Amino acid sequence: MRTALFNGTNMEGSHDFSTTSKHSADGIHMTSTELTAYTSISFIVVLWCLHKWNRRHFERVALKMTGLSSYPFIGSGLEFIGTPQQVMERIIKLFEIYGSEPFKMWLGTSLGVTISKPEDVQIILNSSKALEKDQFYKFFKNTVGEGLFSAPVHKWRRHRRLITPVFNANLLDQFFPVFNEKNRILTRNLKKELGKTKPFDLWDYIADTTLDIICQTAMGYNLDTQSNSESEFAEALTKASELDSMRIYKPWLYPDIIFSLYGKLTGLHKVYKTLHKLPNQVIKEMKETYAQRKMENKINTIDVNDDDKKRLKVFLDTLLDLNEAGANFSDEELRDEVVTMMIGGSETSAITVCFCLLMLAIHPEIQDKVYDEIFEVLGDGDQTITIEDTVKLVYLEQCIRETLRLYPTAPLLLRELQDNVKIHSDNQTLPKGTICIISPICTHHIPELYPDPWSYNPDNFDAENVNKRHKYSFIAFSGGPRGCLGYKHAIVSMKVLISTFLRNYSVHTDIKLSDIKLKLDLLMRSANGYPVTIQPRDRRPTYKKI
Ligand code: HEM
Repeated sequence: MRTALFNGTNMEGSHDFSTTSKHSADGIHMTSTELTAYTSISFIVVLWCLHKWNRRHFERVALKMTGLSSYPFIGSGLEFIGTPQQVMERIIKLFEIYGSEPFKMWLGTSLGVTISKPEDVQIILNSSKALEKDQFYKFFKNTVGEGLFSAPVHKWRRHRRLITPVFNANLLDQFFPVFNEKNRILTRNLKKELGKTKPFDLWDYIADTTLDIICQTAMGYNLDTQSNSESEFAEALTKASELDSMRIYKPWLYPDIIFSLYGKLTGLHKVYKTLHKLPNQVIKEMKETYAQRKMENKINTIDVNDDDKKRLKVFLDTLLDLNEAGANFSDEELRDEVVTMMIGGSETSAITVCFCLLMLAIHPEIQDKVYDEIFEVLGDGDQTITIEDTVKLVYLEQCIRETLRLYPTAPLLLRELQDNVKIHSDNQTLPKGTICIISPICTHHIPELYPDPWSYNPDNFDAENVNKRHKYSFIAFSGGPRGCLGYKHAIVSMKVLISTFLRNYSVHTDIKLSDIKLKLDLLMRSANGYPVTIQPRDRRPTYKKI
């Protein structure tokens, strides 16, 4: 617009017209630059007001709550800058400062509220309005796709309903030959650590064992990383977890498009391709075998005596059965569910087993008690362990649960509210869109629930103490409809592993409980490994030792 109301301004032709022209309305005169600036400011103010108006429900709740300070766009993000160890220390510190009452933090522009008291945890984990997981879970999508763990609610509902019955007692029972076989290999491999005074890291042995177990029980594939550490799949699994967790600490990689570009530029995107190669191949082969068996009319025979097919009915077989019954899983969905089982089941169990053995090494008197129970149930022979035996290992289970209390592998669970939800604390109503930050590590360290919460005391889980506490005082496996599907599988397989280990070796360490430092990547683990030495057992109860 080239208006010529110039009110005393020098009108040299050399001037850039857009910055010098003057506009007049009702006697107010301004340059185009001024007009653009005022329009932009007004636009920003209107947007800000709209933003504030839309978020008034959040602001109202936030005003009443203590919590972290925040900055535009990044929210309380500055609080969580640091190494994985520093971030974990910060999280624990925050819960020490604010306690178990809900407190606020801003996750970008979203309101996050911590939920730690068992009464509140129960409400959130069981609310049909709190089933959606937060955006953060999209970091796992390159690895596990839309398997149960990260699936959006509409997909999760259908898959969870179909898959839940798969995890029944029969399935677990027929996995025992796998558990026993892989633990036999573990026992054999550990022999090379005997007689050494220099500690080794338990992780180097346990992680391969749990991965082989889960690979065989989920896909029927014998990965055998216990004997062959060069497995392309195992390597890709580790790298994919590292890549996914790296994203947490690099906010510029949050947008999928940037992460995908970064992956392509650095060649790292190939990791996911390599990771999916084996499951894709196994699914293809199993589908062909399945079709063949169907033609021969052998479907639904879980007959391990069937001479030509002496194989277990594994998780993937059951998914194929479901497909036959009309579930209609695509190949990609089958792969996502299988990889979810492997990721969800292997590292979580490995971390817990390592921590548990380390706790028993730090507390020899508790280790003796566990061993005596194992001796009582299994005697001094070499017979394999049955599902009935594991039921009798009550004190060992207390030790595992106490380990998971002290060191829950998933220290934070995030749920985005799909509608307003009223919680117990202060009778507050959390508005739709709030991110509930449920913290097993905080709940598990509330002194009113667990006296002396940072010490290791398996008696916390004897029947009497368990009955005294709220059911949601222990949430290492989460809870409610989206709780861990594999927790029975996990407890039983960990019992077999630890009891086989302790039948053969006693475990020792020089480190103290206070030496353990934690770090957070996708899971919470020890920052300085699990250093122990081992000695052979002489296979008699410790109380009979002279
Ligand atoms: C010590 C071992 C384990 C621990 C501590 C553990 C813990 C958890 C937790 C806390 C969740 C909820 C995560 C969230 O809401 O963000 C979860 C979900 C899940 N876990 Fe586990 N888990 C373990 C072992 C296993 C095993 C062995 C399997 C399978 C064989 C498994 C399969 C799953 C699946 C499928 C989900 C997603 C459930 C859903 O959203 O419907 N987990 N687990």
